[in-house]
Amino acid sequence: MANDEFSYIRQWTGRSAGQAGDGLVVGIGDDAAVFSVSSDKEVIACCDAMVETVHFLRETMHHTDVGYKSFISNISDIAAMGGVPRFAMVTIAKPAAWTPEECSQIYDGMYEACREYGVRIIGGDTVSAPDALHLSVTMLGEVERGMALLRSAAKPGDAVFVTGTVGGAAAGLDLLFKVKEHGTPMQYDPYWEPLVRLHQRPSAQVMAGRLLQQASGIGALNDVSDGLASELWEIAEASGVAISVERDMLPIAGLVREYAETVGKDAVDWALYGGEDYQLVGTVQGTKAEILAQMFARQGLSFSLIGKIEAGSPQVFLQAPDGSSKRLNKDGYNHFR
Ligand SMILES: Nc1ncnc2c1ncn2[C@@H]1O[C@H](COP(=O)(O)OP(=O)(O)O)[C@@H](O)[C@H]1O
Ligand SMILES: Cc1ncc(C[n+]2csc(CCOP(=O)(O)OP(=O)(O)O)c2C)c(N)n1
Ligand SMILES: [Mg+2]
Ligand SMILES: [Mg+2]
Ligand SMILES: [Mg+2]
Repeated sequence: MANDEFSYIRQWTGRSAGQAGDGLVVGIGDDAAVFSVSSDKEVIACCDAMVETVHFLRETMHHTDVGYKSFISNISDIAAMGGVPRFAMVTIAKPAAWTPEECSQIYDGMYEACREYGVRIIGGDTVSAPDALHLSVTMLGEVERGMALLRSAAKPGDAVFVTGTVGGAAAGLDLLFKVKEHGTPMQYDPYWEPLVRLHQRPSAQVMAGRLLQQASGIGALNDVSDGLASELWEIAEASGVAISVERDMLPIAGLVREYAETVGKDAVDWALYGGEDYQLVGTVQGTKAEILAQMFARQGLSFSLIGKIEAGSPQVFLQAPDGSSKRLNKDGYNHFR
């Protein structure tokens, strides 16, 4: 096969070609994709990139994981708006060090996410890169008109909740870095495998987002990409409120606490500042919080109430069981610090 971008596009995305339906009018193969949108819905658009050495190393992620996670981070942003993911566009910048076959494996991971979340790849761009591999994914989704869930809708009196558990992805990354330094990359005690999975194969909380979109009394919603502290700060700033969360209510998996103890690290730090958990954090009217918890339980979805919204200038506080309280900085993953 010829080594040009045209043959790469065919090789990597051939499985998307020729599909129609679902509102898709023109897919891969023309100057742009065309799709129709229904009049009772609005389009949600988001865009997240993954860059070799910043978001992954060859030693921390399989090629398929890179593709899969690039889709999860975007699907998670659609979920955080209460929407349903539909279409994706992918830009890949390939350096010489990555073979076309390796890039094809990245696409294997993307198509795996497509199957699981009902997404279709409808276009993108293929270019060369000088050194590191860059991926940029644009995700398009939909939500009922006027019903997207925003970061700016938290109100004093709301309870704060988070789905699933937090801190696990950072624990998995810590382990992967350790075995890279002191052993064979990706060869670790299988006991810790669930932590590595949380880092390499996170899930996006689309079901939870839809449940929240349809529930009553929901305030703000955000997803956890940079860490709980940073995401809570985003809600506090966008809504103009103060947030107080209880340290001992943070849902941290037992295995994460056990691993943190083993390596002398703080699991609460990973929950607050680690990131890449792709859970949803949001607020609900205090009087509706228990009903929401029961709705999640009935769907078999994990849900924790962790704090409350108060009137005041944007702040985030962490409450300890002894009643003491400390102000959290807007720390977490930051690309330029
Ligand atoms: N380079 C950019 N140009 C235009 N908009 C951007 C750019 N980078 C980020 N944004 C927008 O800024 C907002 C916050 O982005 P980001 O912090 O990456 O959110 P998230 O953590 O949910 O991915 C989003 O609305 C995003 O679309
Ligand atoms: C090799 C490596 N180093 C560090 C990290 C940790 N890390 C990289 S980006 C990131 C935050 C999420 O990525 P970002 O691009 O900020 O996504 P967004 O907030 O826009 O969704 C984290 C925790 C990693 N995954 N891999
Ligand atoms: Mg982003
Ligand atoms: Mg987000
Ligand atoms: Mg970020």
